[in-house]
Amino acid sequence: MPPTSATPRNKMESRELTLRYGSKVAIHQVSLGIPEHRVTALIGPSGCGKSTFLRSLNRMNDLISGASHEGSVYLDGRSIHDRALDVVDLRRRVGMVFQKSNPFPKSIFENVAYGLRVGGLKDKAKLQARVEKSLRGAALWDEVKDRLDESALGLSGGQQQRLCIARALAVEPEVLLMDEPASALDPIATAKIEELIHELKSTYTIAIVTHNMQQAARVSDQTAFFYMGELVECGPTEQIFTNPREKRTEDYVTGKFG
Ligand SMILES: Nc1ncnc2c1ncn2[C@@H]1O[C@H](COP(=O)(O)OP(=O)(O)OP(=O)(O)O)[C@@H](O)[C@H]1O
Repeated sequence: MPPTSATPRNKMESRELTLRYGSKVAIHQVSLGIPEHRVTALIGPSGCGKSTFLRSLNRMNDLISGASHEGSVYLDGRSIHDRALDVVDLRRRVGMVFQKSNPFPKSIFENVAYGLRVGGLKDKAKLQARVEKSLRGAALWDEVKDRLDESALGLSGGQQQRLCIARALAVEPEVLLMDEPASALDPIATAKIEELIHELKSTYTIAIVTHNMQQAARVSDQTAFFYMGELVECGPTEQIFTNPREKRTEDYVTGKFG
């Protein structure tokens, strides 16, 4: 992995991206680069468009009726709205982890194997190897290796969230989008997720929505502050928290509103 000080290329980038739900503008002309092998935190008050922006990066908003966009999003320099692009493959390359862990009512093994089976992988040994690799990648293997056939619903909240991360990793994505992945977890489980995010960035590119200012400061390399659908400011996390350019950013990160 390159040293953190070197400027990496943008793995993803939005240019003047506007997204509407019906006639309501949710994000307006957002241009933002997501650097490779870095963690980008998206912060801002409720309703400012953070999740909408995140979902735009793998076209999850396409699934919401009435949603429409203008502007562009690029993955490795190629438009994700290109007609020739396969959306299923886009979502494999740009995976997502949600606020509420959502394991299937199946065994731990089958939760992780699910995407691989859907993708056509049948070989048992290969499936086992990929499931183990994914669970190790999500820092869950040691806790579940002796109970892979038990229901995923018997895991704790923090374990379920790491299982969902393992499920996302199983299909070998390049980018991981995380929408408040730790907001429902206790401080110990949250710390594990934060540690994991730190480890994952050497392999993946990560964008995370968080309401927790300390969490953004701890886990991210760059922070983007959204306000009322606009990207107010984006910069190195330390600068955004200690020396923001914009008054609105300063007011938000110092807790004056939000
Ligand atoms: N499916 C939807 N249909 C219509 N409007 C929506 C939909 N999802 C979000 N919105 C609206 O778009 C705007 C941006 O919402 P979004 O969820 O992206 O904000 P957010 O910053 O992630 O908020 P929060 O921090 O509360 O999750 C809000 O005004 C919201 O009400």
